[in-house]
Amino acid sequence: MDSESFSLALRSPLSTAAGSIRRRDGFLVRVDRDGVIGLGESTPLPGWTESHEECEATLAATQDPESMLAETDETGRSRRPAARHGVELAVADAEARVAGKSLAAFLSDGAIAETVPVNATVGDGSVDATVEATCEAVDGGFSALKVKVGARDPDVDAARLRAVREAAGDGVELRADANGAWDVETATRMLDVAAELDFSYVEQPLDADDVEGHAELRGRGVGVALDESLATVGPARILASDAADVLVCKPMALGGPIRTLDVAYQASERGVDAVVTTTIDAVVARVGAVHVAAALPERLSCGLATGSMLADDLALDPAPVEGGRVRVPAGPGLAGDTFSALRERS
Ligand SMILES: O=C(O)CCC(=O)c1ccccc1C(=O)O
Ligand SMILES: [Mg+2]
Repeated sequence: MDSESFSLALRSPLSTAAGSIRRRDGFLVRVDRDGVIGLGESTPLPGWTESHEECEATLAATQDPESMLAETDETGRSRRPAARHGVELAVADAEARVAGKSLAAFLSDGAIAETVPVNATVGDGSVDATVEATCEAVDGGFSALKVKVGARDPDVDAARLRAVREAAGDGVELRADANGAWDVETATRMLDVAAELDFSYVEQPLDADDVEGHAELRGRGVGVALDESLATVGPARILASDAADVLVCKPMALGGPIRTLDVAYQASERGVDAVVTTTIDAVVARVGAVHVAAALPERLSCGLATGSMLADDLALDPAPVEGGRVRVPAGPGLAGDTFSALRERS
């Protein structure tokens, strides 16, 4: 196994209530299965994963991929999810290639989607900038849109949400993501606004640790989706507390594609939906996430339209977004031969 660092700037920063994301620094991971090279990616994002330093040290200390994948903490989750993601994805890619199957087909025993619907992501911005981004997304063929909220005064955010609904029209599915910015009173008020505007869910209205608070916010006519809480407290407590209508499943934060599918199945058993999204990953992890989404039994629009946020990437995207959907690469593995240059050790 080996890993190689990369550093990618965003085209323009993604503004959220939890700060701006300006660049994504991570590691390309390679494993060798009897001469078949599998590719993975570890792109840590504090708040969802371990730090860059911890990720780097974990990868450097990993001699044997299998034993690193077997290490878990007391809750059955990884304390180094980004490092684990890179290794789990690389092993799965290699095994899928050996089996001659796409990663999605390798991960699933059910039917595989040929395309996956994705949501456009609209960052924090003025009302005008928000409307402009909304129109651009709708013109581009997106039928689902996620708006970042929580960075501004709630009244301004309410105006932004109204303007988005007006600009998008009735046929577009809308979501909002507060990244944990609100207290219970503000969240209650904003959920009522979102419900009135027929948003399907509000993501992470309260702090990640406030599982009970989220449980109490449900049932107001708009869904509660949990993202940071899933990374921080884990799926078991969220599902046991009936704290969410939707789990926002980021393979990078959950420790790998197989872990993510497992979380989605657990959710499904309890009647909770799963949406697969990235942490604005580079192309290897992003395509991995596309395969995870394609392997899910039921599919909502996923947060996978994040490649265009990067100014640069590790390779050409074999699964570009077209008209609000992503075509799932046929394989074998992540994307057939498209990543062959990345498989060679530099
Ligand atoms: O879900 C999406 O539309 C894109 C991904 C996204 O919003 C995101 C990207 C990086 C870090 C955090 C988040 C988030 O969902 O909060
Ligand atoms: Mg989120």
